[in-house]
Amino acid sequence: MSAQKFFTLSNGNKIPAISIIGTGTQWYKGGADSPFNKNLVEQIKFALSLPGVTHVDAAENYRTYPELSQALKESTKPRDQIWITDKFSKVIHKTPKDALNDSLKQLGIDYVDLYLLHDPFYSKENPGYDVQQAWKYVEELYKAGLAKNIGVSNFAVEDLKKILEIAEIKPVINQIEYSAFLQNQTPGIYEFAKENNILLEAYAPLGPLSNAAGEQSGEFYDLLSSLSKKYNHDKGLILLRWVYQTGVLPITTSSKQERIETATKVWEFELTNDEVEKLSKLGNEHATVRQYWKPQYDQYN
Ligand SMILES: NC(=O)C1=CN([C@@H]2O[C@H](COP(=O)(O)OP(=O)(O)OC[C@H]3O[C@@H](n4cnc5c(N)ncnc54)[C@H](OP(=O)(O)O)[C@@H]3O)[C@@H](O)[C@H]2O)C=CC1
Repeated sequence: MSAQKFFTLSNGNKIPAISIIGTGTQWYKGGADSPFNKNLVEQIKFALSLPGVTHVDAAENYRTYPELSQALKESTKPRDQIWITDKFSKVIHKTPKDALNDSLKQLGIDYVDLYLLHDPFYSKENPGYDVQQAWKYVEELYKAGLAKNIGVSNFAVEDLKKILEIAEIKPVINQIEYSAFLQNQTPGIYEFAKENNILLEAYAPLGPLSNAAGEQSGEFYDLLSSLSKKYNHDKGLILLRWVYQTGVLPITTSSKQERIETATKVWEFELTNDEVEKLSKLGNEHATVRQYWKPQYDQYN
């Protein structure tokens, strides 16, 4: 295996440069009484059994803490070899403090590596305070050592500006939907994040291979197939590598062990700059594929 790679965050901390196991999307459970999912436990355990620091993406509203907690208990991987991201959703708890304390208890850990505001939609009506106050709450969790790094998710440029105006501790990450077919979840977010040294994380990086992409033909797919042949890796891995080489941290997941393992091979090859640029250009020319937060952001398609 080629050496695992890390991104350096604006605070100097290092984050494993791919998350191979997201615990939302296909694992998402509608409610607290949804049945326990043994397959998810096995998938997380498998991810934890692979060499290197395993980067797990979790969130309060996925309702998958029971499975993550079980996998963490059964794994022999030391805590410092696991990166755990968690997110505050305001759906279950009223404040980040209540939410994170409950997450830590449920997961049987005493800190998370990264804590994110899951979205920027805060108002006096719901949950009773604005996004700047939400950030102040998250800063307190950082100061208390319960979250080693803090950031946001699904934030647009205007939302980030509000936070930067009042931040004592800057957000190190913005986790957004990002793929070759959606290079700006909201206008200008890619450039703004780069300019402000906020690392972008990409969820749904395999958008071009999902059903939402429709018929998978044309110049982009021809190039993807030829790169898959050239590097002898599957198309999904080429897309994850493209995300990484555009300076963004991919978050993927799979119900299949071989795909979880394949994702760790993203360090075994390197696309040329020309190939990255061509994928970006042809991807941009393709119709937008947006899979999440559609009511809020479809207006930007
Ligand atoms: N902050 C936020 O608002 C959000 C965060 N997330 C986070 O990101 C994580 C990953 O998101 P997700 O959209 O699932 O990520 P991906 O884009 O990586 O999609 C994963 C899906 O793609 C399928 N897949 C994998 N490889 C291939 C391939 N080569 N060809 C075709 N299909 C393939 C998998 O199916 P199979 O199981 O068959 O392998 C799986 O269903 C979530 O679990 C969650 O943790 C996600 C959405 C929103």
